[in-house]
Amino acid sequence: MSNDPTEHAADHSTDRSADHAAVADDPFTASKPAIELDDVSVSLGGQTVLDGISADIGDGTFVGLIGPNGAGKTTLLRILNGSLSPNSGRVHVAGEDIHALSSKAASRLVATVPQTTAVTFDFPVREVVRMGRTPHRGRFDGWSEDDEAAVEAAMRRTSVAALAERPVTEISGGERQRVLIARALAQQTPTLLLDEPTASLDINHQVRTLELVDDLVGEGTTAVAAIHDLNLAAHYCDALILLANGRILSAGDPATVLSESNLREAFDAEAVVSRHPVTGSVYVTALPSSASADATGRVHVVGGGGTAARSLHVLSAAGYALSAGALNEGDTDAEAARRVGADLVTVPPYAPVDHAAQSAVESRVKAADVTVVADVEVGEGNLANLEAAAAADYLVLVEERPFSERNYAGDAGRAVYEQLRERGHVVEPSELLSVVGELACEAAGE
Ligand SMILES: Nc1ncnc2c1ncn2[C@@H]1O[C@H](COP(=O)(O)OP(=O)(O)OP(=O)(O)O)[C@@H](O)[C@H]1O
Repeated sequence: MSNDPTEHAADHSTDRSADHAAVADDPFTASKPAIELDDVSVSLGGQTVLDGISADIGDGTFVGLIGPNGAGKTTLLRILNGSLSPNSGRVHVAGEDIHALSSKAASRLVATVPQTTAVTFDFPVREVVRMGRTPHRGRFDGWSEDDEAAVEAAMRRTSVAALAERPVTEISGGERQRVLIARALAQQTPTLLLDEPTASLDINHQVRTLELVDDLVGEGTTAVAAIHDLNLAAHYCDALILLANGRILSAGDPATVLSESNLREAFDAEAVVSRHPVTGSVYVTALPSSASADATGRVHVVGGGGTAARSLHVLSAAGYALSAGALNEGDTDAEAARRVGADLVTVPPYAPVDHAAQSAVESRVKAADVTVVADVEVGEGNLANLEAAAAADYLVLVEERPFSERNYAGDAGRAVYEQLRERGHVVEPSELLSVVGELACEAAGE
């Protein structure tokens, strides 16, 4: 294949340090592919919209299609469900050339949850879900028990059973989205395509919807979803395909695809890629375009285990001179600190912060205008760091998880951390730059 996504992943990866455990097998080469795209090109209105797309998607995997507006995600989903024919290239789903099948036969292989939730007819919800059974029924067939069971099960799984008799025009956009997912489930296909399935859902239903897709994938369904939210995509998908200008820029596991250089190339955006401290998933933070690197002042950052990488990148992009530590050699945060040129205090791998390191940290804290403590584990190993941070005149604590859900190394750890909280400003990651900015001005006497 001319455009092997795994090759692309290798070409564009800059984030080789991340652990790749999220994907056990490479979904693009595992077992028999459920979907094979072979050099697919599409032109619409005289413009090339997809250009030489090749990918094999393994059976029972959840693949996220990501990319900027207009990259070709919806068009690729339309190619996959057979509703749009490519100008060149082939698409096989479950071994069948999807464009050689009747639309009914294609609909027994692929169900689609469309992006638009606009509906014009005021059918009751149950009738809309029943439409999912059309590909399985002859023109004059009555409703079988299987049909009814599939409809009821689909409504239950998407939590729309209580809406069954309501006209679909009189429910909310988010509820309608779930009804369209129910219709696709009632279709009972081996492949499920979703175009922005979480776009109009509240945060609870976003998570529940993606967990439902994840469950279906666990039961053997192959799912391909266009998803704008890169962090949801990274958390739920086994693999990602990054489209830009109708081509695959990168494909593979989320940590490989979501590299800072790929994001810059595809989205023309500066972003920081780190790990979410609670879920461990790859986490992308877009930097504001106003991060114009003109901030002045010195900031010391205490972190560990990847908790500080995002803060280090954001502060560096804003223009602050940085110091960091003490961190264990080889720690993700130590690597991030080096990448942004921070004055770094280190201790050997797995070693606790000793006396010498503690006084080195104390001098960095003293020299800094502001000290930032990331959402670290308050363990024996870094108590000395936190005690050194407690001497800061201007202190900021970045908290990404509730105080009560953190681990403390006994009463001593809790006492030190409580002292920091009393003295410092507790902020969410999104507030970091503005709070550090205010404190740095205060420290400079402006
Ligand atoms: N029927 C059409 N005629 C002409 N151009 C089209 C047509 N449909 C889509 N396009 C163009 O094809 C390109 C890809 O569109 P597509 O909807 O696939 O992008 P997308 O990645 O899904 O975007 P978004 O994230 O905004 O939903 C866009 O430039 C779009 O304007």
